[in-house]
Amino acid sequence: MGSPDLCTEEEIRELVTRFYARVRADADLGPIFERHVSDWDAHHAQLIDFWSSVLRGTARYRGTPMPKHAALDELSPARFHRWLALFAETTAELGNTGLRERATEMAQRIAQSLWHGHQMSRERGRISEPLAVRDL
Ligand code: HEM
Repeated sequence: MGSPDLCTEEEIRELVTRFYARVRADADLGPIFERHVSDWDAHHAQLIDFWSSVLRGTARYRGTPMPKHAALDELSPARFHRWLALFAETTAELGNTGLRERATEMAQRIAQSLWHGHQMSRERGRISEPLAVRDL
């Protein structure tokens, strides 16, 4: 469960702003987001609500990430690892250890679940490759 004591809304905003700056500048992930996101302000606001819900338990996020990611042709374990690496770089620089640990754990869990769902929605539900995050 998220807790308001873990971090502030300002830290969530900083996390999302810094992370998306990294993602958009990334040679591999950047073009994927540019192709699919047309309204960056709306996406940014949604991601702030998402991480505020996950980390602070505010329950503001009302979206459905699973079908959105299942619809993306470009996903792969390598790309999830890249996403998680950029996320880890970002949380490391915020200087809040509790936030970093909880955010890392939740991001890994959600990445595994999104990748699982992505594969289930394709290849007639055959799981071809699990996402290993232990060695990140
Ligand atoms: C390779 C990894 C990933 C890629 C390339 C990716 C890409 C994207 C793209 C293109 C969208 C916009 C989709 C749309 O609006 O149609 C999106 C939305 C989103 N992503 Fe990811 N994503 C990745 C991993 C993750 C992970 C690991 C998380 C969470 C820990 C996450 C959380 C979200 C959320 C919350 C949204 C907003 C969904 C909504 O409510 O509309 N993504 N992602």
